[in-house]
Amino acid sequence: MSVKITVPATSANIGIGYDCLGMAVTLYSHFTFDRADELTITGCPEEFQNADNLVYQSFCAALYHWGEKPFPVSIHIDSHIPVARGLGSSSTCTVAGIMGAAALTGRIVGRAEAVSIATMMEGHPDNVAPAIMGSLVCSFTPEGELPRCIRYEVERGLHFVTVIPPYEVKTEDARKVVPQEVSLHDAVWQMGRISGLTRGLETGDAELIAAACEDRIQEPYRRALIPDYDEVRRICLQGGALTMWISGSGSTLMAVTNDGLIAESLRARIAQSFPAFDVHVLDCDPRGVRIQLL
Ligand SMILES: Nc1ncnc2c1ncn2[C@@H]1O[C@H](COP(=O)(O)OP(=O)(O)O)[C@@H](O)[C@H]1O
Ligand SMILES: N[C@@H](CCOP(=O)(O)O)C(=O)O
Repeated sequence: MSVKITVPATSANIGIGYDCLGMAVTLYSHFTFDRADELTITGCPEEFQNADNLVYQSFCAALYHWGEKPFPVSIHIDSHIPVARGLGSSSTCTVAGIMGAAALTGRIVGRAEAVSIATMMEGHPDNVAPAIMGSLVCSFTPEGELPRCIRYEVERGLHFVTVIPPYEVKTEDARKVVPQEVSLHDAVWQMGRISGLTRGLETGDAELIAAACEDRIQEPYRRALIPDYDEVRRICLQGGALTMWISGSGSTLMAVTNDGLIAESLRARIAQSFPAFDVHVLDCDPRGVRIQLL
């Protein structure tokens, strides 16, 4: 029996919600698992075709977590999510490993358990929670407890113009430029806006989305890691986007509009100015991870 796990890309932070907000979008990676005589991994760059592969590591960690011994598998990866661009490729691997292990051993896993195992592996829940649950998720972890996830529906008329530069930004490097302390004034600034932005995305309130999405914690520092940030932002906002944020830790930039024609026009305009970039118009994925038996 083969098992196919499909995991959506995620845009963590949504600008204002550093390490706590994230949204699943309609770009996917597919992972097919089979029991095998020895470990084989295909479909990904050669550097990942070994036992250190994050999917396999997550597969083994999940089995250990359930008190089971790892066993050899073949894993085939068909990913449409670029690596180290801020679209949660590492989370797709983590989530796929857990769900592949569960499916091959006939285990039923609920969202809370999957998010909790995946958060232990990833360190923060903002990508893995929406990758598992779909939609927009705000998460936090009370001291010594499991992560709590609040899931919001996202207005179906919102479109996300996703601008993917040809260069990487490693999450590890992008975390180093974020200051460890914020002022009380900036903390208050963020709190009001995170509430405003989640409500804006839920209701499609364009004015609220535009007003609330202005981050002071990470974006002012990380924009310097993305040489084309200013120009892409200028094109998007002048072209009628409601706002634009750095997706995860970058380098992807994501602009929001409630007008499908503006989304398409922005995609074409950016593709013309930046021919080496990939540009997609994505929607919010409301479902999260899927499991198929083949
Ligand atoms: N197909 C894959 N197989 C194994 N590991 C992968 C794969 N895709 C991504 N990764 C892991 O995820 C890392 C990228 O994660 P990160 O820098 O957090 O960026 P992002 O998650 O935004 O793409 C890679 O360096 C690699 O370790
Ligand atoms: N909250 C994290 C999210 C990193 O997401 P990724 O998709 O870039 O791995 C951060 O901002 O560092």
